[in-house]
Amino acid sequence: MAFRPVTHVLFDMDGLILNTEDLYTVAFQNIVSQFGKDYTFDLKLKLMGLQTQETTEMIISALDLPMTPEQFIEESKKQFDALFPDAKVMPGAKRLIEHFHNNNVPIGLATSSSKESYDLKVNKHHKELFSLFPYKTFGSSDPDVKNGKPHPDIFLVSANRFPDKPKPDQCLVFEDAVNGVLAAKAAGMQVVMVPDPRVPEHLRADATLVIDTLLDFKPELFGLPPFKS
Ligand SMILES: O=c1[nH]cc([C@@H]2O[C@H](COP(=O)(O)O)[C@@H](O)[C@H]2O)c(=O)[nH]1
Ligand SMILES: [Mg+2]
Repeated sequence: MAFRPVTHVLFDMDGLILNTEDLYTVAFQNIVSQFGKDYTFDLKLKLMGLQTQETTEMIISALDLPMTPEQFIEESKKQFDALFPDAKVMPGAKRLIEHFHNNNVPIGLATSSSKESYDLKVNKHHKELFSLFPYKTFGSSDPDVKNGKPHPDIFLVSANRFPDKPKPDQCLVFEDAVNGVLAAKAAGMQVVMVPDPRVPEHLRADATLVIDTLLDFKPELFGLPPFKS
C-alpha cells in the first residue's frame, strides 16, 4: 500500500495517548456488576469513540440496566473521579508527540471526550505533555462537533483549527478505535491504527496502517521527519 505524504497530524486521546480505555472498562464493569452483568469487549468495541450521551444509552439498552441515563452518568462520574487522575501514558506516545513538536510538525488533539473528562485525565500528571497540543477539540462538549465518531465531523473541525487550514489529504490521524478509524476515513484522511490487541482482524481493514504500539511508527513513511536514532 502506498502512503501519501502529509503535513499535519491529529491525535485521538483515549486508548491512544492515555490508557483510559482500560479505565473505562473497569469503571463500567464496576457499575454493571451490581446487576450481575458483563461489560464485554464486544459491547465496548461498539462504544469506543462515541460521544458520552450515545455510549450511555447504548450500555443501558444493550445490558438492559434498570437505570436512567442520568443515574448511569452520575455513577460513572464517581468511578471516573477515582480512576482517571491516575491515567498512564501509552508506550511511545510521549516520544512521538515530542518528536513532532521538536520538528515543527503541526499537531492537534481530536478526542471524543468532553473538556471536563479531559481535565480529569490530564491535569494531575500530564499537563506538560498535553500543552504541546496548541489545538484541541473535545467531541462530547464542542458545539461545532455535531456528530460523534464514526462521523467525520471531529476530524474536519480539528483540521480547520490549524491556522493554515490543511485539506483532509494533508492530515494524518492516529486512532485506537474502530469508530475513530471510520471517522478519519470518512473525513478523507489517512489513519494509523494502534488497536487494542483484542480488535479482530476484519475491523482493522479500513486503517491505512496498523501498528502494535506508537513505538513502531516510522514518520518518513508519510513524508514526516524521521527519528534520528
Ligand atoms: O469503554 C468505553 N470506551 C470509550 C467510551 C467513549 O469513548 C470516548 C473516548 O473517545 P476517544 O478515544 O475519541 O477520545 C469516551 O469519552 C467515551 O465517551 C465509552 O463510553 N466506553
Ligand atoms: Mg481512542
